[in-house]
Amino acid sequence: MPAEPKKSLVGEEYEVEIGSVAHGGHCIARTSEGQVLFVRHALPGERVVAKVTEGEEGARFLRADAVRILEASKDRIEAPCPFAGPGRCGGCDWQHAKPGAQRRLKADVIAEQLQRLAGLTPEEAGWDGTVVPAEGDKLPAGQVPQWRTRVQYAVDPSTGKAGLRRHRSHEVEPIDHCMIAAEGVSELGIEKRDWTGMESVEAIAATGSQDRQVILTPRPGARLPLVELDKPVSVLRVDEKSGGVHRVHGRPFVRERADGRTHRVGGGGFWQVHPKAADTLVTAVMQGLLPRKGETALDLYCGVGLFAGALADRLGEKGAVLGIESGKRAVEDARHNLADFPRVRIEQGKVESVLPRTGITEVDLVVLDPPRAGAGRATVTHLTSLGARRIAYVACDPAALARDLGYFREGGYRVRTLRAFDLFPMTHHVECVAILEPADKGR
Ligand SMILES: C[S@@+](CC[C@H](N)C(=O)[O-])C[C@H]1O[C@@H](n2cnc3c(N)ncnc32)[C@H](O)[C@@H]1O
Repeated sequence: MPAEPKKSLVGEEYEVEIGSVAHGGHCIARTSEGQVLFVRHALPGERVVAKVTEGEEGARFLRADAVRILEASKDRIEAPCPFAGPGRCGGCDWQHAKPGAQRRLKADVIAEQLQRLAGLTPEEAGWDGTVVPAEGDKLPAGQVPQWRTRVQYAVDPSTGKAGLRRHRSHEVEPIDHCMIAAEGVSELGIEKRDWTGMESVEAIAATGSQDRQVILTPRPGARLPLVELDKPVSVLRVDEKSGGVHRVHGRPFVRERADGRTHRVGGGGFWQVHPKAADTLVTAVMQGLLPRKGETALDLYCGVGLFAGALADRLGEKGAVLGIESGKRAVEDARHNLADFPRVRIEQGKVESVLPRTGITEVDLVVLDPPRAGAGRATVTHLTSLGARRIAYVACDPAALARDLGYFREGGYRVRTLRAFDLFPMTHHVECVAILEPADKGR
């Protein structure tokens, strides 16, 4: 007998007490029957009516939106963005929280992940328990930092208008302005144009140069539009078959300034989105590693060479840096960006396969800045065998970081300091920098 399909609970409403914050931009609550709800648009301590958006009877958990606030937290404000709220734009998770409260929520998530996945208290991680705003971002409640220098707009196929995706949906929320977009992005006027035939339009406003770029992803068979924006831009397009990014007109890259250097970033390659992020992270990494002249270093997941360049600069002409990066275009850019450092080498490929092949058995310093999935056990174990005196782990996901810190501990390393930065205001994302050293070394 085929199993009876479970009854969907989408649309059901439950009056619930909101518990603690959970990783991912929601809070935990329980129905009177004990079913776990992940509730968006709520804050810890509130009493709300939560309407189910995903899940069925007997599911391990349900997803829901707080649609009526019965008892509000003192941290609640009216969302400054007119497009935020249940069922609306999915870009920001904490529009309804005061800025200081947003950072405390992120700190609670980091603390919970460290405890659960690495068995570390904030004190044991050398962390003061705070999430620090980027320079200039400490604004009064209701004011929003315009920090997003890269915005991926989705195009509504029925109107050709660019908007933003709703939470966990392909539907497009039409907007006339994104409040967190950097001025250089807003000035392009993407929301005013007709993008018929496009799947998405990414707008990039570089930091420290006037370079502006749009990257178009056309729907199958669609012709590219003539791109006439309010400011000059270069235009790239994503090939629908190969996923490769090709130049349509203008420069195939943007120039980003950080750590006193200019970095070429081509073809939609990775660059930190907040304009202060690259400098903030380089400073935190260098303060943690304290590079000495003549040392050797690895920069893993090196992108276009941000940390490799910063290290090479500080290690001097007798020092040496090896960067490893999987993206072909990013490797070309890193080699170009670091051409003035003869003792920097960049290898293309996945860290997990390239690092063992290098034959390196010893290194003084390591920076690793992996994607959201983290580095994983095999890479961490390999790293702990190289005897580095310090390792800097730059992490955009506190869960992957905490898991990997556990692997580092198994390999004989301990966390010396941890710092957390709010480089994604209004969203649940947060960036951490952990500095590790051999466990047998005193603090
Ligand atoms: C978070 S970004 C960091 C880039 C650089 N450190 C920066 O700050 O600009 C992660 C980078 O790792 C690359 N990447 C992803 N998986 C990888 C892997 N398995 N091996 C090597 N590089 C990888 C991505 O292409 C991306 O450039």
